[in-house]
Amino acid sequence: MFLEVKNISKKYQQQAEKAVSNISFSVDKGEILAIVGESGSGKTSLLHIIGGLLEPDEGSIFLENERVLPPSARLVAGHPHINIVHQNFKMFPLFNVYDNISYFLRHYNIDYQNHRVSELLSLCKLEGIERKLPNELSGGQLQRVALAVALANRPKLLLLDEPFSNLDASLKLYLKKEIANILKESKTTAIIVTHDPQDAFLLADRIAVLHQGKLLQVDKPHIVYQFPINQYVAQLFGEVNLFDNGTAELFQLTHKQSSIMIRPHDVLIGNKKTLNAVEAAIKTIDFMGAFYRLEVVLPNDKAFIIYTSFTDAQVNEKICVQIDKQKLLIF
Ligand SMILES: Nc1ncnc2c1ncn2[C@@H]1O[C@H](COP(=O)(O)OP(=O)(O)OP(=O)(O)O)[C@@H](O)[C@H]1O
Repeated sequence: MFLEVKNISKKYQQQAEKAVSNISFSVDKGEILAIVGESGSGKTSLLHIIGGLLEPDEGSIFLENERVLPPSARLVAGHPHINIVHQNFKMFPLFNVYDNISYFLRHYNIDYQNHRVSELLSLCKLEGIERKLPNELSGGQLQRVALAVALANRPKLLLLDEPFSNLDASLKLYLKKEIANILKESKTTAIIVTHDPQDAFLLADRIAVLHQGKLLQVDKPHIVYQFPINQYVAQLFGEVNLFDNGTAELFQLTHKQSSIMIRPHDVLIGNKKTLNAVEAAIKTIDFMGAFYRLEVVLPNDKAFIIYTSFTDAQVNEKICVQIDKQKLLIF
């Protein structure tokens, strides 16, 4: 196994609860893993422990079967083959892009430095702006320089901490795909920490979900979305309609499970009463760009959310709501 995280726990002195609690998983060579969780779920602590920057209370990290020593066992914290890209990457303000990157290659001979910087400029699509100073760069360009710097010495493992937090939405989508391409092209194994599930869907081969320091699920993005392990994971990755007993009865769902849910895009709209359909009044219609979000009120006064690509219905109109039983999330 390329990277193994084994039984890692960490509690900060001032805190009552563990920040990271008995976490184990592994990462394959060349894989991109996203660690997703809300603020305070322990993502950064775990990332720093993996990188040898933070001391765990228990557990070990192995990179290619060699232990990544914790800070207490090293003269300088960190690991020579693991690089980390922080949220607030800062370039040297008086150095241009080229010199900022080559600085991290200063221990190599000048020919290799020039060769590697050219490679990185091409890989990270920075050609043409290599003579620009940091204050002349856009947020996306700055982020690509951060990546070029982090990849300069060909790390075995790259750790990225919320790499998109300082970017606006339009830039984010484009840059996420670019970063995924750069990591894949350079065959870099990476762990990306993010609180945004959309980052994880776009970038990751697998997603690890953290909640209150515990690892809830590690799986491929579509599995985490379609087969979440519990209600918390289901709700983290998008809106869901929860069936209470009354609502389940309305839709003639007989179940013994404790929770049944359905995603709003798996709720169907009919215009006349079809079998098992339930009549509901439209409360709100919001245009969301790629779809309309309807909030409807069921006969038992419960709200239900529906995503639909087209609607000519109006607020207060009645529609028939049907559910696709194959798409129910049952826990
Ligand atoms: N240096 C520290 N001293 C004490 N408690 C800390 C320290 N760093 C983190 N914590 C606590 O540990 C828990 C996990 O924090 P961590 O920063 O790892 O979470 P996170 O998921 O990365 O959060 P965010 O997304 O807000 O950065 C939180 O309760 C936090 O308050």
